[in-house]
Amino acid sequence: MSAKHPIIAVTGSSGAGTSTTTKALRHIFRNLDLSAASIEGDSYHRFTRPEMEVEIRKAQEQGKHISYFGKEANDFALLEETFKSYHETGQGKFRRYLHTFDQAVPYNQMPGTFTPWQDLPDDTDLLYYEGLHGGVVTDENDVAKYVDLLIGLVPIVNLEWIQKIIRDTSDRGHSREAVMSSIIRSMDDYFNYITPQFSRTHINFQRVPTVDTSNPISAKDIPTADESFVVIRFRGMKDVNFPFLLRMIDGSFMSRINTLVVPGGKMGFAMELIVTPLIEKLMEKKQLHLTGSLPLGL
Ligand SMILES: Nc1ncnc2c1ncn2[C@@H]1O[C@H](COP(=O)(O)OP(=O)(O)O)[C@@H](O)[C@H]1O
Ligand SMILES: O=C(COP(=O)(O)O)[C@H](O)[C@H](O)COP(=O)(O)O
Repeated sequence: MSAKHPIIAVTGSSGAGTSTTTKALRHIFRNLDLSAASIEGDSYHRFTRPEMEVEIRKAQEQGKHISYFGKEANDFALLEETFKSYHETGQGKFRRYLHTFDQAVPYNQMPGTFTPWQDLPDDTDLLYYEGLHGGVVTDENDVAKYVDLLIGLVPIVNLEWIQKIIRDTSDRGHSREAVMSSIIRSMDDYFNYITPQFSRTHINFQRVPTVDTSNPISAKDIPTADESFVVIRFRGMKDVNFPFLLRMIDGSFMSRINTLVVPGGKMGFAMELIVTPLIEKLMEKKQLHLTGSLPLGL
């Protein structure tokens, strides 16, 4: 937890909506005039797409599973080292994993490959992570301990599978069968590495559809924001202004003392109302750490 170089992480399974959420968070950073260094969790994969296909076949021949969710396919030590480096110095390295032709062509590369490692920009206000493992903890590594604000993106699983299947088939060129076997192959790692994170998050945003998603494999489209509610769970946060949030967000209500429910169409607005003051507090702590005083007006 760094006052001097804060780290914000949005973590969620494949198809959960972390990339989509990043647009909302980047909007907040712009509104607060903050420069954010960004890293993507997929860039800590150990293998390119073709290499991973070989690893999957090798594992199957040995009666084992490998998935994009687990430690066999992700360098958690390097991810922890990156968080530690930024936490201590505000510096680090990043690269990108290119999922689509639109992402790959500007680098003159093929989808499923990595860009070269580069230095993060200098003098940034914070590090922003979006991906699968922003709060991962294993016997060997603890990424979560460096994160100042850990946000979970956790749609109910039928919705998450619908989002992944439709995105992976329409944007990434995968067959429906390939996505289904990827989901099945990932189940062990899903429970060992992905879901435990959501008990460590400060806030979880859980989109719950109000339309039928009983057979995700047959879904033809993704339930829209207005066909859902969002369950927002707060953990270990004392000064959440629930009366203010309930006044500001039409149709919102409390389902538990730490849980706000908002209409799906208000998810972006709710995120902005909730996360903006938390980021401002992180920046105040950073300012105090750097200068020993707060700017006028605070
Ligand atoms: N709140 C939402 N409402 C509707 N569709 C969403 C929402 N969040 C994500 N999606 C859709 O779900 C799919 C996966 O989202 P994405 O952000 O790519 O997930 P991730 O980056 O976590 O794998 C995309 O097609 C995206 O448009
Ligand atoms: O698990 C994920 C994470 O990505 P996301 O969170 O964006 O779903 C992807 O399946 C892998 O990165 C492989 O990607 P690809 O199938 O493009 O090789």
